[in-house]
Amino acid sequence: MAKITLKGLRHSYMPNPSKPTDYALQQLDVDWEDGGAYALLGPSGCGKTTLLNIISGLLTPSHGEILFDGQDVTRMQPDERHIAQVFQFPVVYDTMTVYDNLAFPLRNRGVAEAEVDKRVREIAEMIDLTSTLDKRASGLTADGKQKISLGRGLVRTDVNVIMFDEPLTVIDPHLKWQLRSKLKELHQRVRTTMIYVTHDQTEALTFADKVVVMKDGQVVQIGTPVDLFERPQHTFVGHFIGSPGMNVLPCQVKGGKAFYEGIELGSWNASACKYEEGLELGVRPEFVKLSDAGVPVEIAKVSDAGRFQIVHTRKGDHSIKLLVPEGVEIPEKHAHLAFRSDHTQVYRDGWLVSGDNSHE
Ligand SMILES: Nc1ncnc2c1ncn2[C@@H]1O[C@H](COP(=O)(O)OP(=O)(O)OP(=O)(O)O)[C@@H](O)[C@H]1O
Repeated sequence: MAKITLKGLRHSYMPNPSKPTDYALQQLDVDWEDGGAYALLGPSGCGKTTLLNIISGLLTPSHGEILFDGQDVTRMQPDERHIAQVFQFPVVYDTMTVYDNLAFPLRNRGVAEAEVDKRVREIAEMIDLTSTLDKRASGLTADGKQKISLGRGLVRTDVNVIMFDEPLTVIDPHLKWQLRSKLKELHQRVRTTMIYVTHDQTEALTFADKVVVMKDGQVVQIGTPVDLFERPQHTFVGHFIGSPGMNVLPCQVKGGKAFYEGIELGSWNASACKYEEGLELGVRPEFVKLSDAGVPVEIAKVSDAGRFQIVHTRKGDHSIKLLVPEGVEIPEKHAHLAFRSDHTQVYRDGWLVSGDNSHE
């Protein structure tokens, strides 16, 4: 296991990059703590695979360093880095038994047979493969084969980090949730540093203690699932995480107070805002409620989301969503909305306004 440090990391696939958008990765400074369970979350094209390939050594970054426990590994070959990787599609030897597949990474490194046997049986038990150990891998379903890939990733004890690249893509939807919780449980048992790459917020939030959210080659926030929900550092995080995502509305700040369409709205960070341009207010639908006074809106649509109703409202060109518990009556046409001030925040050019925000 190791702490992984990315220092001033940048990468461009172009020979002569000149502007920020020429970089697939822009200036990353990230510490991945030893033994942590991380998810790397972001939309397609944000740079997740590029970053993974740099950590594993398949790609050398244009700038910056990668350190494992303080040791510079930037120019080291992949096999010298002691990393296990699990990919989207199963990597198994069909003609071998499940047992031999799991044993392969250990035998390959000359581990003694007694130790191989102990470890293979341990891992097989953890991922429910014990009953299939003597079967040929070719006879297994896609799910079963992907479990072997997971097992092969987990079987070594000498790895610095295990990286999972969208590992549940081929898994049947009804089995996905089982494997998601299984992976979390496995992390708690083996405590190896794990990085789980996904564009699916549910997978990221179920698995990770800390989620690293990326957008356009940048890390926009690193935080616990609760941090991402309660204090999105960027409006992108507010949109991308949550269902439905955060409401974002244009606003003005005067005398430390936030106004939307001339209506004063309480906001916990408006007093820290020294700017007048590019301001927006963010508030999650969970923190908006129907009220006697506040922002006047028209009700556009109500959709059922189980224990909640999602109420879609409009004010002019703006849409504001709120969650209302099931059974609560929703007015037919018009309503007023109140925002919870401790969860209503001001953003400037997308970034949360606060005293210590380096993006201001
Ligand atoms: N080999 C390459 N040559 C040139 N550009 C590349 C190459 N690989 C990736 N890119 C570009 O780098 C950017 C980041 O791509 P990357 O594959 O790292 O993103 P991603 O988040 O992993 O996306 P996905 O979820 O679709 O795999 C994209 O703009 C992509 O087009």
